[in-house]
Amino acid sequence: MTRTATGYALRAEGISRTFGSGASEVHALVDVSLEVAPGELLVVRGPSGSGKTTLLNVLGGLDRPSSGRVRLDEVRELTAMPPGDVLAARRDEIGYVFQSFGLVPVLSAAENVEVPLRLRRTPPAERAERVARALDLVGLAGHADQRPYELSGGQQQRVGIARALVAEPRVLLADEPTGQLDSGTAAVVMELVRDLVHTRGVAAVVTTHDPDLIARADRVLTLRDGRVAGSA
Ligand SMILES: Nc1ncnc2c1ncn2[C@@H]1O[C@H](COP(=O)(O)OP(=O)(O)OP(=O)(O)O)[C@@H](O)[C@H]1O
Repeated sequence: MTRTATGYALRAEGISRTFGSGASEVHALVDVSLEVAPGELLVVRGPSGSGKTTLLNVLGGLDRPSSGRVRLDEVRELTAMPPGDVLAARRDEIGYVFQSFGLVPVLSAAENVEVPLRLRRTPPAERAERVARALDLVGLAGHADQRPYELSGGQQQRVGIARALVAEPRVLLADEPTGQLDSGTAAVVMELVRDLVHTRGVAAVVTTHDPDLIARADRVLTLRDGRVAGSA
C-alpha cells in the first residue's frame, strides 16, 4: 500500500451533523476534525450517544454531514461527490466491519468474503485466489465452506474482517467490531485488526467502548456529546 503524497488516507474537516429541527434537533456531531494515515489504527471512543456511529457513517459516505468535508486525498472530497462516485469510492476504497458481523447466512465463509469482489466484477479465478488469501490471513483457511451458523462469534467476525479487506481497501471502518464477543475473543480479533492494519498499510477507524481495544490503538479520539473531547 503506497502512502499518499498528502500523508493521510482519510480526513474529516469540521464535520457537524444535525438530525431533526426545532425542539427535536439533535447535534450528533459538532465540528469534528480528524485524520488517519495509511497503516494507522485510530480508535474513537465515547459514551453511548456521543456520535461514534454517526461519525463512521459520515466518514464512509453512508451519510452526509450538515457541514464540513471528508477528503480521500487533496483532490477528492467524498462529501462533494455525486452519489454514483460515492458508491464507487465505498466499493473500491473502503472496507466495513460491523458489530453484528453482517454475514449472509445462506452463504459459506468463502462466498461471504467473495461478495465485494463480485461487486467489483473481479474475474472468477482472481476472486478464488484472493478469497483464499483473505481467509488464510484471518486464520480461517480450513473453514472456507462453513456457513456462519457453523462458526463461533470470533470466527464469524474474522470472516467479516476478511470480507472487509479482500478488495484491498485503503480505509477500514469498524463500528464496535468486538461488541458481541467475549473479552478473550475480542482481544484476539482486535490484535488481528491491529496486525492487518500495520502490515497491510490500511488506515483504520474503529469505534469502541472496549478498554482492551483502546489499549491497542495507535491514537485515540474521545467523543463527548458529538464533540472531540480529547485525543491521545
Ligand atoms: N437518524 C437519526 N435521527 C435522529 N437522531 C439520531 C439519528 N442517528 C443518531 N441520532 C442521535 O445522534 C446522537 C449520536 O448517536 P450515535 O448513534 O452516533 O452515537 P453512538 O456514540 O454511536 O452511540 P452507541 O455507542 O450507543 O452506538 C444520539 O443522540 C442519537 O440519538
